[in-house]
Amino acid sequence: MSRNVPDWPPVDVEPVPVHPKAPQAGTKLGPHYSECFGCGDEVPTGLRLQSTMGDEHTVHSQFTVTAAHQGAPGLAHGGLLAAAFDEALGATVGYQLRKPAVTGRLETDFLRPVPVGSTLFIVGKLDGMAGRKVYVSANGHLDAEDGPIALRARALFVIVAVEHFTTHGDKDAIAKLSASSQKRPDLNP
Ligand SMILES: CCCCCCCCCCCCCCCC(=O)SCCNC(=O)CCNC(=O)[C@H](O)C(C)(C)COP(=O)(O)OP(=O)(O)OC[C@H]1O[C@@H](n2cnc3c(N)ncnc32)[C@H](O)[C@@H]1OP(=O)(O)O
Repeated sequence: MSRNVPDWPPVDVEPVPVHPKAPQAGTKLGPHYSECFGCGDEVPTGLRLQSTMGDEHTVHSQFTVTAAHQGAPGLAHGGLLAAAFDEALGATVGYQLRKPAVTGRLETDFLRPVPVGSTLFIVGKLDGMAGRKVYVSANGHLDAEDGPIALRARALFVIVAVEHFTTHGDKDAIAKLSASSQKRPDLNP
């Protein structure tokens, strides 16, 4: 069966200006927030995505599916897989632009079932930018960097001001995060 995938990016874009202080290829990127469901190390049932800077506008992330992530018995829940891609794509945008951005739109193609115990190797890449809109996409390979593609995702992230988080989020937690991230140059604009 053929799958019709719409044009991507859907608008004319400029190349994304990667920040001169973006982490070098090979740099391991720790959690951006310890309580983040996607990458935090203080969320017992979280996804605990681990990301590393790649070459040529890419970020490589890994996500191991556990029993806490099931939909059908022994298989990953599709919504959780989409969450893993949201995180991987957000890291691809955030660490390379070093600007706060949020997901405006996320679309996912599920190509193969993903069993509990398997690891997805997700490669996110920047596809272009139009004003505040950043287009980014990723493939998720099953169990190896060159394994079969189990999922594909495309997303629009929108660059926002810090006030997006202070207005709508938990101000105290944000102040704490901001103080602790002073020790993490990769988390500062
Ligand atoms: C600082 C250093 C960092 C260091 C490194 C950190 C690493 C960090 C890793 C993070 C990893 C986390 C990854 C998880 C990321 C989340 O999950 S974020 C949480 C989920 N997302 C949200 O909660 C966003 C909720 N939505 C909103 O707040 C607002 O709708 C938005 C997205 C900010 C846009 O609102 P706005 O700012 O008022 O802008 P608006 O004019 O509506 O839209 C801007 C443009 O985008 C377009 N647009 C917006 N939404 C859409 C859409 N759905 N479809 C198509 N076009 C759209 C608009 O049409 C408009 O286009 P133009 O008119 O400019 O051509």
